[in-house]
Amino acid sequence: MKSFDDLWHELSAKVDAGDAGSGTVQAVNGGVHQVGKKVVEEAAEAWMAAEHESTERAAEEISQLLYQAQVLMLARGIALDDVYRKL
Ligand SMILES: N=c1c2ncn([C@@H]3O[C@H](COP(=O)(O)OP(=O)(O)OP(=O)(O)O)[C@@H](O)[C@H]3O)c2ncn1[C@@H]1O[C@H](COP(=O)(O)O)[C@@H](O)[C@H]1O
Repeated sequence: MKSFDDLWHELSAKVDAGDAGSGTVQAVNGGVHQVGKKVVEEAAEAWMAAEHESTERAAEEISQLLYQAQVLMLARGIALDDVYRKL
């Protein structure tokens, strides 16, 4: 099982390495505007799944929302500690 921090370290390493096979690297290269739209899309899907679908489906959509939030941080150059300091 992958934790939030595990995912962050995996994605950061791929971005730092410029991993050409990584969808995350492609998304980050697309810029904040494109990633921001994905965050909004996944937020809406997470909401709808939580309200109308199974626990499993809601968890899946929330996982995609957390993933897209990390991609937005990477695209914007925001570190995990920058966010944790605000919690
Ligand atoms: N958790 C995720 C993850 N969640 C979503 N996505 C991608 O985000 C995109 C979401 O696009 P869509 O909204 O079109 O998704 P969808 O297939 O329509 O699904 P729904 O939202 O409709 O349910 C797809 O390309 C997914 O592959 C993810 N891509 C990667 N990860 C993690 O990131 C790691 C690194 O991935 P790469 O950078 O691709 O190597 C992987 O090992 C995974 O752990």
